Amino acid sequence: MTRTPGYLLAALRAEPPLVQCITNYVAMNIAANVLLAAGASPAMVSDADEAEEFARIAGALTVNIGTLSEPFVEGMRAAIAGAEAAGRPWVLDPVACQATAYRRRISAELLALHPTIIRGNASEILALAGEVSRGRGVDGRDSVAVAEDGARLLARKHSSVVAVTGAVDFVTDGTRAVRLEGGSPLMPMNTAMGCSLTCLCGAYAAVTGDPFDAAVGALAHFAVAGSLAHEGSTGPGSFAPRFLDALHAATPERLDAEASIHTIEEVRA
Ligand SMILES: Nc1ncnc2c1ncn2[C@@H]1O[C@H](COP(=O)(O)OP(=O)(O)OP(=O)(O)O)[C@@H](O)[C@H]1O
Ligand SMILES: Cc1ncsc1CCO
Ligand SMILES: [Mg+2]
Repeated sequence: MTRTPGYLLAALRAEPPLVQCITNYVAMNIAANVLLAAGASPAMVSDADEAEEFARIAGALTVNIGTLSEPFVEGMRAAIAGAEAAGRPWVLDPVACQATAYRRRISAELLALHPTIIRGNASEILALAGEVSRGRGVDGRDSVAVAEDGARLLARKHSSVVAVTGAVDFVTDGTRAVRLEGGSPLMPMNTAMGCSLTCLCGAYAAVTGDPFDAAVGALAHFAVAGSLAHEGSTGPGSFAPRFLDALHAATPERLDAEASIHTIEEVRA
């Protein structure tokens, strides 16, 4: 890591990045609140008539296939073209990419456009890597450990950073890799937490040229805030507002002191 999560959070708060989020209907409101609480500026702009133009002025773009339909796909293609033209990072969230032929086709198309970061649960990352996935719908049903080699493969093949989330998270760019601990078992009981994290990966990617550090920074912010919010929560309902407060309360110092990040390898043959 060249830049710590705390360093990146300070940069993000000093100049809140504008993040264009093409996300699903379930996540739109939740993810916008997550970005605002963390310190970024979200804009849910997806129509093909304006998505390319908007991507040129945004600091980063995030693309999520959760509630897929042709208008969304056309907006994604336009926005990715705009981000590429402007040299901006973009993040792919392959929600339930294993579930149907339509999702398999569109996720393959988007993958071939070389996302800067891919963030998904273990079942989605296994499916993208062409390995056996136990995933059915949007929830992960495989352990992150099983998806680590697939993540490395994907990262190398597409020159992307791959972030696999679950009880313990894993991030790799094909050579570097870390695991992150923290968070809360109440997180997967709140819908769109992963989708919101994908948007936060975009926010962190907008403030650094190193997408590996960006993904680790966003995941560390979620892990520290999730652990903090867990204290005093009585279930998924009380966890949700505590989590927003904790994202906001996390300081750069606290992030660097409390994030549990373990380097696995710097270089792997
Ligand atoms: N059992 C757990 N314990 C601690 N943290 C968890 C656990 N499961 C998930 N998380 C955290 O929840 C966040 C979302 O990850 P998750 O893998 O659930 O995303 P997802 O399946 O894509 O979610 P969604 O598609 O519903 O938005 C991550 O920060 C992850 O670390
Ligand atoms: C529940 C759900 N269905 C489609 S997208 C989504 C949000 C979590 O991925
Ligand atoms: Mg998801």
